[in-house]
Amino acid sequence: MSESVTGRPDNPDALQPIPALRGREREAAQTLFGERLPGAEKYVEHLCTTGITHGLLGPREVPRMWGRHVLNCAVVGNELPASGTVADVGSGAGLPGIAMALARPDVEFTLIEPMERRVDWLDTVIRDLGLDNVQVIRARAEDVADEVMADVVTARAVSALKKLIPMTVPLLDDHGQLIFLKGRTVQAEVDAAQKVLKRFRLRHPQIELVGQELLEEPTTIVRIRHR
Ligand SMILES: C[S@@+](CC[C@H](N)C(=O)[O-])C[C@H]1O[C@@H](n2cnc3c(N)ncnc32)[C@H](O)[C@@H]1O
Repeated sequence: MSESVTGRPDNPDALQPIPALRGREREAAQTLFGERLPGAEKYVEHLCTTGITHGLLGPREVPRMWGRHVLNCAVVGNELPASGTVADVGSGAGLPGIAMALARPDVEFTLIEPMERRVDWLDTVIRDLGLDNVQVIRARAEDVADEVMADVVTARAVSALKKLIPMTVPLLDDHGQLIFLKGRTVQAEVDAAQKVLKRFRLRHPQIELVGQELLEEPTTIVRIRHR
């Protein structure tokens, strides 16, 4: 199938229907996004169309785009300090960066993503959503320590903690914190990262469940602060 980054696929029949917001997910989305809910709906439409055809997410993710991806990431927005700055490393299709930016218009987001096709897609989507609190840098996290200094660094599905910490700590303000979205292996990752945690003089990681009051499947985060 051919299409431009800005356009719709030539063969829209190949796409699955965009999932509608219903029941508890609708309530969660209204709570999280408020007046930006139409923007979140537009973002889901992008993810379920060009996001799939550009290979940013697999087609099997379409029916669970709200619950497993957009809402799951947006709840982490509640963990961010007011009016702060966030660097989201390895944003891919804007997860968690764009989902959080929609939920937290008072926070400034920098998405760091090395792949050109993904960066082009992100720029197009951000423009279309009219998001004025998000910028994208095309780079590897390791190469932008001189230009990025954030209150919070986030990442989802980029790397295990042991590798993620050296990649992200240089982007962090002295009083900042790392917040990574993790799955079931989080405790094993923390155990395997003990030496790295000491080397960077970081406090013991806190594993937390967030969004329990809103989501059927809350989000697991690991939060790490400087000593
Ligand atoms: C599996 S994808 C996850 C994307 C998104 N965070 C998500 O949860 O859907 C990993 C992303 O990390 C990016 N990545 C890999 N190494 C990176 C690095 N050193 N610095 C920044 N991004 C990186 C990749 O290009 C890719 O987009």
